[in-house]
Amino acid sequence: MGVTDTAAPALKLPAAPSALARLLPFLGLLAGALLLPFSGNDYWALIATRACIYWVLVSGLNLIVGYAGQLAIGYVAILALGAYTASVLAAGNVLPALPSFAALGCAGLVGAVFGVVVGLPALRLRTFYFAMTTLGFATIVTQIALAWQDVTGGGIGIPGPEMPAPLDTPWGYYLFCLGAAALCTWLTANIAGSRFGRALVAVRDAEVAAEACGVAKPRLLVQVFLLAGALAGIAGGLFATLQSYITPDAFTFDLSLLFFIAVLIGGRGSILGPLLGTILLTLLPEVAAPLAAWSTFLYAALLLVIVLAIPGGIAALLDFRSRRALPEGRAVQPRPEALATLLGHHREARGAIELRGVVLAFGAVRAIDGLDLDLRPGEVHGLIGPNGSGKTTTLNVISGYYRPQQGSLTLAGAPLPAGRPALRAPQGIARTFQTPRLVGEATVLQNVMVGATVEGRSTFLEALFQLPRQRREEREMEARARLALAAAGLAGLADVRADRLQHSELRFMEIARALMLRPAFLMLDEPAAGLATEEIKRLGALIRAIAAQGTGVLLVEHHADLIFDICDRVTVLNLGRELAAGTPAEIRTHKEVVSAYLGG
Ligand SMILES: Nc1ncnc2c1ncn2[C@@H]1O[C@H](COP(=O)(O)OP(=O)(O)OP(=O)(O)O)[C@@H](O)[C@H]1O
Repeated sequence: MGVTDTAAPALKLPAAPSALARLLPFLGLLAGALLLPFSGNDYWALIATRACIYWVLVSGLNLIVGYAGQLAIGYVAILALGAYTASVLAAGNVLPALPSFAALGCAGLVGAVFGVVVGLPALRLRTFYFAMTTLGFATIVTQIALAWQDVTGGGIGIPGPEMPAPLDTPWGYYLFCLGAAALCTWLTANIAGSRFGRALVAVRDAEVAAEACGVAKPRLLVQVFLLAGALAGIAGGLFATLQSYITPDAFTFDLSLLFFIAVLIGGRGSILGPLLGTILLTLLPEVAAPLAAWSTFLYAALLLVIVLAIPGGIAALLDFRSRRALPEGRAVQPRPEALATLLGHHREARGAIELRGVVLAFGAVRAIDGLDLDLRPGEVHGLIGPNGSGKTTTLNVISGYYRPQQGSLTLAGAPLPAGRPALRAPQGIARTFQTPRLVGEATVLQNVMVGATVEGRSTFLEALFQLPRQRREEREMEARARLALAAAGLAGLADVRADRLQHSELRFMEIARALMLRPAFLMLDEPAAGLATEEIKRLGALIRAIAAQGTGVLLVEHHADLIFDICDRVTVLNLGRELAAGTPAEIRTHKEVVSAYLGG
């Protein structure tokens, strides 16, 4: 692609690790796991099978805790539900007995349903309260198992499903569970590496930015809860077979803690880290057998050490690339010529965005007080005014965060829904933020790819199984993100973690993310804040080039020079009202503007 050639990275940074390099640790672990049966020690078969089963659960929980940042600490409840479902159905004491595999499948289904039931409060409740509801659910499940004696055997328990030959030997069953664990690793890594995984971490670390990119949080979380619940239910069925006999006291709070801490010590947003964490925590009580009674204490101590010494967990410890120094004194060099390819097929602006008589008050403060504003395709419209004059509030009204109390907001004559920010991206309206909103632990490329979330057509299931449409979309999105980064002058930093960028680079990264939408309208909230003079000039040229492609730009800024240099029209606000509107030349000489805002 011609543009990519001209946009060759100015920086010589190490390339992203190849797919094989990323796979190697997993292949190493798998090879080690396949060699275990040669030890001939059945005791190790038991421990290793347990680690595999725990990972089947933790792999799904990892998407909820490590990726989506939801504190689900009571996941032992779904393990118990899966274990009882599989055991009861295989025993045939309620319905005719099912074969063990069918019972396992049913455990997965029940797990999926209850995964959503347990997860739903996360859509409304904040972290701590959600954690408490999952814990409450865990208590309810064990109490029901105790009380419902006819079905569950109460305190006496019930036999777990028996596996047919050759899975009825310790090593046979181990290899089966290892296969399940490997499959779960692949499936959850597929989700983590897809637009769904990127959206999850965006919801976790930059929820407002995720909304602005059109991420529909409820739908996304429900899909992940379904998957994690299904995996936990299946883990429960496998666990029941391993235990041979299950009673409610097999599902302790310690076990729930183990799952949760495995993700935390593994590190957020990683698959390998939590996998190692699960192996470590399964082995810990075995190698320190005399301390078995202290297991909760050991987990807590380990967690403390990790949180204090390596907050990023095992994943951060293994992230050698991010410890290499980045070149000093690097400059952002936008390449507007890349925009023709990037925005060439952009969402056609069907007309202007129009605000008429918009009023929005916070209590007694009228942040916007009867504002009229027109944003036209292909124009740069500057919005200036003293601090607190209502600029950001206006931008937030247009981007759907606030619902005006009076007035109308339309795009090409059709009303734009208020209070629904996730619906702006599908309309081709993108934005940046006064304080850059980003996922620090993700790479710059991944952050930028979040911007095209609404364009993804492949479904969660297609992502789960890496079907061809999903793979093709990923390739296209990555190519487009690299082009957006080239346009914004960050091509060389694509594979660097975003939290390693300088402030000015983050501002350009946000613009690249917004460009991924190929927006009809782009709203920039103080993009020049914190930039050096030279960078402001390059930013100005970039904004003009974006408008030249037909995108309408709303520029909220304090840098009057930038506004007067690049805007087609300028609106000046004061106390939420329009003080003046016109061309830069008219505004520059407007008496009231000069005395109230520009000075001199
Ligand atoms: N969420 C809110 N709750 C209460 N008051 C708010 C809220 N957001 C803004 N305001 C008030 O509304 C007024 C306009 O604020 P706004 O942030 O839109 O101004 P601004 O022109 O963007 O200022 P600045 O240049 O400092 O960013 C201010 O008085 C502010 O204190």
